[in-house]
Amino acid sequence: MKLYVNIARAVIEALDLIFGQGKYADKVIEKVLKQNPKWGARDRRFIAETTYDIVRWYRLLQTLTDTPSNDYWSMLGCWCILHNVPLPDWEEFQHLKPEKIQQRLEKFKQIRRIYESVPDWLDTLGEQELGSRWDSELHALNEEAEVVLRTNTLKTSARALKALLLEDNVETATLAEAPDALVLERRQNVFRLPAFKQGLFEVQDAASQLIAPFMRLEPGMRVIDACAGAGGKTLHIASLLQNKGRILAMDTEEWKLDELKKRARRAEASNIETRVIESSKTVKRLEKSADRLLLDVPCSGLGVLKRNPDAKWKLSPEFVQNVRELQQHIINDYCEMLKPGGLMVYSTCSIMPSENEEQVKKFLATQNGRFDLLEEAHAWPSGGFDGFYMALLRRLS
Ligand SMILES: C[S@@+](CC[C@H](N)C(=O)[O-])C[C@H]1O[C@@H](n2cnc3c(N)ncnc32)[C@H](O)[C@@H]1O
Repeated sequence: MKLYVNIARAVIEALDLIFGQGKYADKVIEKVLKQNPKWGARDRRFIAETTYDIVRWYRLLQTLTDTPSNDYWSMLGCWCILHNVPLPDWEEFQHLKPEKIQQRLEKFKQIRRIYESVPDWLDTLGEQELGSRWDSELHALNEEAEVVLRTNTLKTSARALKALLLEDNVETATLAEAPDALVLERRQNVFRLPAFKQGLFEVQDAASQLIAPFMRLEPGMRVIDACAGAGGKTLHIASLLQNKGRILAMDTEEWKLDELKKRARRAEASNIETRVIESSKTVKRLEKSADRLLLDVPCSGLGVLKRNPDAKWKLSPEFVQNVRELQQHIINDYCEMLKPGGLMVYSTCSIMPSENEEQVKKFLATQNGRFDLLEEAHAWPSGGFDGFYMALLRRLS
């Protein structure tokens, strides 16, 4: 791969927007790629992948070049050296010495927070919460995420979808642990495919696809998805209910529920109603109304850094503490929507016990035996996909 100046400038512009202006990486890349419709698929892929990779390795690249934190040209040059991309003879790269960078790389191998490129507070938190497991999980969180599709079984089967995608030269593999999942063999834009427009699949990580089946759903049930967002898991629930029964998708953000409605129409999921949570009354009115309740609560997102590497630079210990308090509030108040005998799943895309099993323990301790824990499961980033936690609880009275 040869680095061209307009491609390099696009990467630098994206990095400046992400770090300098605090914008989200996925939105920035979308915007930068839109600016030049003439770029071919290879150039687009290079810009997107290189930007993400520099975001992922930001601290390491900055340390290796020993330059200010906004010297994105030096980081790009260093990235080229480490990836054997020939360094163009440009003024911006003149000060970079490949041997010196390699020597510094060796030196920093011993310092995990630099070599694995995380802020100090996050490395300390990970070690405190996960002990020796943090090493392997942190390493896995620096890998590039797989692209995984979830078959919409309201309209097709995984087998039929796999064959259809192949006709469009999209090769996929099946997964034993997630029967509706298809993993892309090669990263590509799947949103332009006719199968997507026809609602035959959604993009959803394999670990995230474990949550809805964990709810022990049966067609005909009354289900509440209380933190539904744009409906990734709501749509999976609809697919498992086979459009029989009712789903109430709730969130505090109306725009997310609007997006959910669009996706539901595309998927032909006809049994989803949405409701914005405006105050505690919205929840109170639904007391004892659900056979199944999903609490896919707001979290730090520390299980999905493969997908959102910029989050590690934007998160703070204060944010994580606030989100833990919100989780405890949600589980304590929202559990009342469940009928006695009903089942509730508490889930996060975090790998930190303080957002997961410790929250469930705290909740159970306040309930005087009204709930019991039936099962817990973890999906770890080192397993190849995102990090998730799920707990299945039963309301006894
Ligand atoms: C982890 S995300 C949900 C992702 C979604 N379930 C999916 O599968 O796509 C958590 C959601 O909780 C919502 N949220 C934040 N505070 C809330 C609250 N107090 N009650 C309900 N939802 C809340 C956020 O807007 C966000 O959409």
